[in-house]
Amino acid sequence: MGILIRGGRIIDAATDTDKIGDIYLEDGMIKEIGDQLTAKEKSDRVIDAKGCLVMPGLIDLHVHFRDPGQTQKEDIETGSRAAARGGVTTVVAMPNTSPVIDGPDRVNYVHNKAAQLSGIHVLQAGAITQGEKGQELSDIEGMVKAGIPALSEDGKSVMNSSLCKEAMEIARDLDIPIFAHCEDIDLRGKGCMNDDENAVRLGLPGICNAVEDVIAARDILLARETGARLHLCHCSTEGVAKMMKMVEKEGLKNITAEVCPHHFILTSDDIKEDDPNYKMNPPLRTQKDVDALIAGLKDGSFQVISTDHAPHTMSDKAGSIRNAAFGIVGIETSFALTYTALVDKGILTLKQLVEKMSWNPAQILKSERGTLQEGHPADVIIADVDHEYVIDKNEFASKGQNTPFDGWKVKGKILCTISDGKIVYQDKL
Ligand SMILES: NC(=O)N[C@@H](CC(=O)O)C(=O)O
Ligand SMILES: [Zn+2]
Ligand SMILES: [Zn+2]
Repeated sequence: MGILIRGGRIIDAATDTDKIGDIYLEDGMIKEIGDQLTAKEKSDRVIDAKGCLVMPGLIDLHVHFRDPGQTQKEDIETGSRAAARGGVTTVVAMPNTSPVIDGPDRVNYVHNKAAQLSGIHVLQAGAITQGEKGQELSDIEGMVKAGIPALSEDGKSVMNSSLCKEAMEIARDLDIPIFAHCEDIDLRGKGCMNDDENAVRLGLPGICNAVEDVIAARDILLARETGARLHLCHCSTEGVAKMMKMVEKEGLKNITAEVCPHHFILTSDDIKEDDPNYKMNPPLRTQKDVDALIAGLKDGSFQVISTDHAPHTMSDKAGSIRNAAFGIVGIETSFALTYTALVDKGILTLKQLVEKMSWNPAQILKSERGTLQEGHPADVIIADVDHEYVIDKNEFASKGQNTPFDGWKVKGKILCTISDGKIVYQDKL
């Protein structure tokens, strides 16, 4: 049985496509793309996509699914359902679980569980150091053999530059990218929001831009020296935007970077009161930073939009920003927020959105996905971008409801998500 998606506006970055057409999916693959295709079998499902966008499934390079150890916040099943609802068909799960994913057995645990419980592709990243303690390197080779797509110490930086360089050399030799969370932990100290007049207003300790910039600069220098593939996570500062421009100017193709919707949409001015739903790491910065991030997304010095989907329980997010957990959910709102803030406003084209949310992430993972081409896996989404709706955290499939975007009016509804040729999410169609 196949699926015929008829009459949608097909957007694909890899092939520079923006046209009305039909797509036929069979045996988990994209079989045919053309005009006026007909169903091949009586049992074929035919979806009328007239007036809708048809795009490759989104690839989110940065999520937290909290399994093992913190499944009260999220688990592989709920995280995957949330992903599918957000149009995401591939995720890279960060290893700051409990215990930390720092060896092949733990990588296998997640991949096996995902094979049973997830309709999408859950790729587990491996920690750089044992227990993310920053002391000794983990079994990187073993984890690469077990199929990790990337190494990351996310939640932290590897503060020891020598160890960090050693990891990059190994990563280079094994051809695995490093996804770097950039934060000088000593410089951050007790900081819990951006170091500016809003922190003063709320009486909270600040996190200055240099907390992120010094480690981003170090990691770029180390990647330049080692030739390792480096991908900077959740970039938030004007400084990093400038560094990525320099990286592009120098032609350092091994270095890429991502921005999350909250960092290109919100500033610390949006923190009207002491509300932990505005607390994340790195923090919401200033308009100057946001402008630089948006300019970098537009000119290509930031290649990827990811979410840093970081679900927490209500109690972890209760009380003051000072003591609450860092992080917000994002996987169910990233498409609509990005469409509304960047495409609808004419900053990015739809093709650029697909490039940053599907194709470029696929390149970083060296994956066949992220594109609509015959012979490629059938990861496809259908969206209605004229459909305006209000984000309601109570409708989330995620266990986490920690979002500052609850009640926001957005455009861009995911109507159907197909992963390996199977429908894994369906709104009304
Ligand atoms: N981003 C966050 O604020 N929190 C993340 C960790 C991280 O991505 O650094 C988490 O695990 O909750
Ligand atoms: Zn991080
Ligand atoms: Zn993260």
